[in-house]
Amino acid sequence: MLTLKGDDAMTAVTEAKEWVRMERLSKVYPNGTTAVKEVDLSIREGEFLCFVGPSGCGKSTIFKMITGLSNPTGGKLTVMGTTANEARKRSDTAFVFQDHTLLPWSSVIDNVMLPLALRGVSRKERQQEAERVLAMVGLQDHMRSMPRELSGGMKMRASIARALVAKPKLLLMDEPFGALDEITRQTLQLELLSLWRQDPEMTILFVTHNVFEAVFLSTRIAVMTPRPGKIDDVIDVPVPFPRDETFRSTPEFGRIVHSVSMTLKH
Ligand SMILES: Nc1ncnc2c1ncn2[C@@H]1O[C@H](COP(=O)(O)OP(=O)(O)OP(=O)(O)O)[C@@H](O)[C@H]1O
Repeated sequence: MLTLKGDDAMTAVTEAKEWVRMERLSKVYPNGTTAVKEVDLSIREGEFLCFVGPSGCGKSTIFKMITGLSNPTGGKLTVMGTTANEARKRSDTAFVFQDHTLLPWSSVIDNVMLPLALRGVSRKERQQEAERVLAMVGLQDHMRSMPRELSGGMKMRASIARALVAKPKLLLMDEPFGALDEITRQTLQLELLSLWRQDPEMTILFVTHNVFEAVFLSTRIAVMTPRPGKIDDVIDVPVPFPRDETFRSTPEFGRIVHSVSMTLKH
């Protein structure tokens, strides 16, 4: 299996399958706002691609189109070789928002089982799968807790578990760690990289305003311009995985942060 996630990361890049293809993709909302204008981007299997850009540049709109929650008004979008709607119906895509969106009246495990219940999976299988992903995110001792009993970081772990339970190939995360304190955020970054590396096929698209976070996590960074949203540049982060805390203090990290920041400013 080819992977972008090992030490030979960059040699494999050109051979991986194309998971998302945007060709002159555009979105004009009914009120006339052009949120996304003629974006061209190809995203490959196993990538960790971050979108950075100023507020209102269309990052969430691109995510909504990839998950089939909003239709493009121009151009072409292919997700897993089919339409965005079809990919969502096949459970190929899953979404994690900044707000954890857990149901407050359901326990952690019931929240995590919900996507499988909606698909008619048997109670026994739902339980097994939910226990599996809750263990992956370190919440095995909190399965019966209610969301209000969890810290912010634990709620986000539960949200990630709920997204992973249907084994999506493409995980979209819209500022998932934006509301967390810096230490929790850095811990979850490491945990997310570890989850991503466990599944060679899994591709993560991640929106953040934080350039340091983007550089730490990504294989590539798409830098967007202010409205109407376009991709200004796509910057490689050619640093092999696994990455650990020491990466944040290397000259290479500083060089890439500088390059992304300069692209954002010009
Ligand atoms: N449903 C809508 N109807 C009309 N305009 C919209 C709608 N949703 C978003 N917009 C506008 O489209 C533009 C892009 O919005 P979007 O939420 O995609 O940006 P963003 O980059 O994700 O912003 P942020 O970083 O602040 O979350 C903004 O100008 C926004 O006001």
